[in-house]
Amino acid sequence: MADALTADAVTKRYGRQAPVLRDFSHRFAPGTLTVLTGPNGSGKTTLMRLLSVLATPSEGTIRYGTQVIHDAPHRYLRHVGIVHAEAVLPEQLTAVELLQWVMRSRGAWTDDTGAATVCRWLDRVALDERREQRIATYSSGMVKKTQIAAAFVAAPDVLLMDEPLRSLDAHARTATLDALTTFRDDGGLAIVASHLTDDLLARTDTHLELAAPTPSA
Ligand SMILES: Nc1ncnc2c1ncn2[C@@H]1O[C@H](COP(=O)(O)OP(=O)(O)OP(=O)(O)O)[C@@H](O)[C@H]1O
Repeated sequence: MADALTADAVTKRYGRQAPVLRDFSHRFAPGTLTVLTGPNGSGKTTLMRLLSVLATPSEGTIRYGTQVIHDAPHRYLRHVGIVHAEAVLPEQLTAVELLQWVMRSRGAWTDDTGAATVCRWLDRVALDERREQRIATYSSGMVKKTQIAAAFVAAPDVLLMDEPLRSLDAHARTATLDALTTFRDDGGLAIVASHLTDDLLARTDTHLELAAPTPSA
């Protein structure tokens, strides 16, 4: 069961520019799927990067349970599966090798069940025979499938996904939404930045819409 993620008065500014995110507070509860929307430039990716500890708040804190995530990122990230908006996958590996590495690095690998777990997640997103080829040869949809399977494979408590449905075919899209629903129903905490579509809305507990950027904001 996940802990809550709590953003408290978070502001993020780049350089001397007006803040991208200003005084943002929200409690993301375990067992919920939150969808983050907003117009281009409203700060969705910025917020996902803050929640992923890829960026640091200019002001305010984000806690996982009682722990400030930026104080002990390694402890927090053990609980988290992430799909970045832009893929940053090691292209010399195959999808199978990448998922094996994720499981080993997270201490989730066992010789009895590890290979079957990797296989199950790649089956689930329908990455078929290409799973044994190098990621460098994949299409954008195949890369996205690999990212999604890698986010789920080590049984995280928290899922952070920035535009996970972009480039997916209909089958993989439904499979991803089904997996997210099951994850949420099992007590996981999921946050998805995405344009809102009917199939996603049907599974969403909380819809957070960030405001359009304004010249003064
Ligand atoms: N590293 C950076 N340095 C300076 N400005 C940045 C940086 N990253 C983001 N920004 C600015 O922050 C604002 C919010 O960007 P962000 O990518 O978070 O928005 P978004 O809601 O995800 O947009 P989109 O829907 O277009 O993906 C934009 O004005 C962007 O130019």
